[in-house]
Amino acid sequence: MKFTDKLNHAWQTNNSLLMIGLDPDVNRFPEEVKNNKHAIYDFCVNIIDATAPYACGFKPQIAYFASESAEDQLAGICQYINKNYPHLPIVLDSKRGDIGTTAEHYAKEAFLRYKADAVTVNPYMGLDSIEPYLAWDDKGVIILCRTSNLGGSDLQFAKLEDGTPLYLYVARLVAEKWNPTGQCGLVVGATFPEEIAKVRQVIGDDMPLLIPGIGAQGGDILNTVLAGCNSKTTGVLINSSRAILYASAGTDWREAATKVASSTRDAINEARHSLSLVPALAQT
Ligand SMILES: O=C(O)c1cc(=O)[nH]c(=O)n1[C@@H]1O[C@H](COP(=O)(O)O)[C@@H](O)[C@H]1O
Repeated sequence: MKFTDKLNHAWQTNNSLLMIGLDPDVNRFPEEVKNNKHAIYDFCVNIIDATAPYACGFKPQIAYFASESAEDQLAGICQYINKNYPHLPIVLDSKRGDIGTTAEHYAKEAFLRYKADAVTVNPYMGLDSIEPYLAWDDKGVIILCRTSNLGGSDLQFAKLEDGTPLYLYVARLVAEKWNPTGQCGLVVGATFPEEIAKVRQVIGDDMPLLIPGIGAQGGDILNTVLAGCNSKTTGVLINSSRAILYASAGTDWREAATKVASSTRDAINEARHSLSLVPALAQT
């Protein structure tokens, strides 16, 4: 199934635009799993079960697994999601970017080894570094555009000769030239809502936006939804990782994760509701 079809289905089925980020930091695990042989796997599958009803997908960040030599646990987690929640897409967050021959292997890593539905990539090396991912024409390729961190401005706000900031140039390039499969998306940070709105304006209705930066990074949910959603009040995967994963370090960690995921999903939906009222208000 194509990534965008699976995503559309997930948005509808769970009535959710919330993506759960899997950034398993062993030092922050609750006591009861910390010393397990497969602690990362155990922690993540519990979080997945606790949050799946409120999610539109899962986004494992590969560095958390690689730094602990836990790639096999990541493969197991992806298998677990695909088996138990086949309607929820997996976005492998690896932010790769390299020459084509190497990128072919990064694409195989994401789509064959981990069986992800989409992957995050860095556009800095240009189209031929992205093409190996596009060759997997059902898979999502989500390209960094205006990232959530402050330092993202160092390059992404640099202006081209005609005054266009680099991040908007990237958005236009992806929308107009780099998306032959129709499966591309862009990463924009919830910490920069004005820029999210400009990106949405440039790319139109169809392209999904992965938006990290609510929760631990303090991005505002209402502003994010108003800026990023399309005319169907969908079009975004709003990611939250730490605020959900580490909602409690006590024995109630699963329930706490459920509670934060559910209330975040609801807050996003409340904001969507206010967005859907805008055209109605405009007509009166
Ligand atoms: O691509 C991402 O997911 C990403 C892009 C970005 O601009 N900012 C950003 O924080 N992220 C990821 O989002 C996760 C952090 O989410 P929080 O813990 O909710 O802040 C990490 O996995 C980051 O790598």
